[in-house]
Amino acid sequence: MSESHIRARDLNWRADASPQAQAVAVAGHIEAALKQAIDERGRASLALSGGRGPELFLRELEKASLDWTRVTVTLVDERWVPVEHEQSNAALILRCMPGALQRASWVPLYRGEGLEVDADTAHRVFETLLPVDVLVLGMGADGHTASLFPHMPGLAHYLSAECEPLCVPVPAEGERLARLSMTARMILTARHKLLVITGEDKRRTLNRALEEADPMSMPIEAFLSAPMDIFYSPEGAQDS
Ligand SMILES: O=C1O[C@H](COP(=O)(O)O)[C@@H](O)[C@H](O)[C@H]1O
Repeated sequence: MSESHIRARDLNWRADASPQAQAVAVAGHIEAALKQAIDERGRASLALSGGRGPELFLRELEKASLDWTRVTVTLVDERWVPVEHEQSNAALILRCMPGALQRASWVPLYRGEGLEVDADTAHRVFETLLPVDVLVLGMGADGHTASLFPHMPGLAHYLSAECEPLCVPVPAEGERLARLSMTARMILTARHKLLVITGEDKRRTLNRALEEADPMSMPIEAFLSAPMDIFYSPEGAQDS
């Protein structure tokens, strides 16, 4: 890992030998931050990413001894598909944390009202959650995070602090489904930001993002600033 870059940006880096150890550490970190928010403000909010990465730590988080009735759970991004679809991020969260979500206030992003309408609805809900207490990012091998993809139309605006919408529609492209994504104004203001990555490939991607410092080609770079805790395990969860 590019330690000088990590230090220069004041990022907290934690490496765990196995995906299971990483999952326990991530869930523990989220649990502590949510408890702190409940103690301080009576309520807590949690925004989760989807994809292949989160499954193990979500299953650990499900076991947390938290008052979930005081927690609002939502998504950093979503594929614009109903929950029955195999690529739905909501489906992953509901499958891995059924008990917690029965008690928590669950805010899905997909509502089936149209891509733009659903983005606008999510924007209005996000306004009530700003700043979110705990926000967990993942990262694709191409350096995308949330559903902010390299060089996609509108990216520079979505990454800027001046972008008014907190959630934007991302039209389908090629094989990629249409999506909904948080923008930088929502992501960067989170009280606790986590990035969870597994596998050597993703470590190399992160290194490149830190070294090249070009958020248009690697959007994750826009979010690599303190406060951020990065959890890394060299063995990919999907390979275990
Ligand atoms: O498409 C997505 O990709 C990223 C990374 O996912 P992974 O499968 O490579 O772990 C994820 O953070 C995002 O929420 C998801 O919609």
